[in-house]
Amino acid sequence: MPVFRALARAAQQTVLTPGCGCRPLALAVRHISFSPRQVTSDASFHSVSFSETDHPKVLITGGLGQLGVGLAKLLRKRFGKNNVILSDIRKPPSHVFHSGMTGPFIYSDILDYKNLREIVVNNRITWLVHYSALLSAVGEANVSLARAVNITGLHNILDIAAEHGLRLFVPSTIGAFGPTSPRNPTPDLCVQRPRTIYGVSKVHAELMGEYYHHKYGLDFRCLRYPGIISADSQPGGGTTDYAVAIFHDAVKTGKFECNLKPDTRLPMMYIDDCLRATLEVMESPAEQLSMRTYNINAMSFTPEELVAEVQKQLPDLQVTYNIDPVRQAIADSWPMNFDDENARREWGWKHEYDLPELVTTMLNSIGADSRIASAN
Ligand SMILES: NC(=O)C1=CN([C@@H]2O[C@H](COP(=O)(O)OP(=O)(O)OC[C@H]3O[C@@H](n4cnc5c(N)ncnc54)[C@H](O)[C@@H]3O)[C@@H](O)[C@H]2O)C=CC1
Ligand SMILES: CC(=O)[C@H](N)C(=O)O
Repeated sequence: MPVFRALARAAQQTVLTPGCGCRPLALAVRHISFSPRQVTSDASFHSVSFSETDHPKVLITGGLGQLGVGLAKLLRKRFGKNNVILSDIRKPPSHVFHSGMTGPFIYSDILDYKNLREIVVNNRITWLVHYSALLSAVGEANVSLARAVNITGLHNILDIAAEHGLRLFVPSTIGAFGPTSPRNPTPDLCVQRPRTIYGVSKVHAELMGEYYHHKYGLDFRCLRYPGIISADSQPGGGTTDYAVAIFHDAVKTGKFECNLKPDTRLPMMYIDDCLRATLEVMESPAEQLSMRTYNINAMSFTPEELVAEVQKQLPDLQVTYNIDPVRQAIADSWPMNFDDENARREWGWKHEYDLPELVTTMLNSIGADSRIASAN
């Protein structure tokens, strides 16, 4: 076990002996000063520097959610299929598991530090893309699990990345802002007082990543994603999920019940833009990045604007509104428009999909899938 974690654990056990449970002493452990840098030099023979390999060796955590499989596909095209390992705690569908077709999949629970370290060491990982999380709506329904996965899990990831000299990507979100943030547009630097456990955990991730960068030299990179829209992967329980569901329901049933009010404006992005932005920021030379956390944006629309665009192609689509108060309250506290001029200026971010291209692409893709399904 790396020196500083071992010391921390030992110190924690000493002050938290059963029956004692004294909070103030437990807090004192956090003031012992350890530096991941001290163990990085010791552990660095486990890790591989870029000069040793042509390509990074990438581990994606939480890879079976809405975004991970698509990212693995993109990175495998770029770096080779065996250089990108997808991981999760869920059982992978067969097309993901059969590595002959795609690439390696392994079990990894980010709450298990030892398991993470073993994977990083045994596979000589150099880049870590940390996708595991509980999203906004699911997080509000299970705060203690969200706190464990999104905050405790992140601590494991930060320590692993610092100790093994990894380049670390952690996505943040429009949900890292709150009702006191400027909402139209929301700049990179402003008040961040989110009211969800998801948002609080993401602000924590931004700050901890930047702190590890400044204190220990961790190569931490973070993008605040808008709501992401994809055809062949389902969202994991967020506030922006309606903007995915509408396409499936429109194609399959011709009816859609929306859980946000018709005039709720939120920033959104098509998945291909999101994954390309992630690769681009990971490949950007460090000297191009004046910050470690950037907003990225593509479009911004309301449910009624999205419905109108879909109805241009499916005029018979019937839409009703049945507002979910939890999701509506969250959406009302989030940015309406995202200001991403720093990303555009510094590392050349440029989105490709606006609302009309998004709608055409989604309907074509879901329509083609359901035509194939009904033919089989
Ligand atoms: N999809 C979106 O619209 C947006 C996503 N993001 C961020 O991007 C990342 C990926 O998002 P999605 O793929 O949409 O999330 P998702 O909810 O679809 O997938 C998250 C994955 O994390 C896994 N997971 C949960 N607990 C775990 C644990 N203990 N160990 C390992 N894995 C665990 C789940 O099994 C799941 O497959 C998340 O960090 C999310 O906050 C940010 C903004 C927008
Ligand atoms: C925008 C996000 O982070 C996510 N899609 C959610 O709605 O929780």
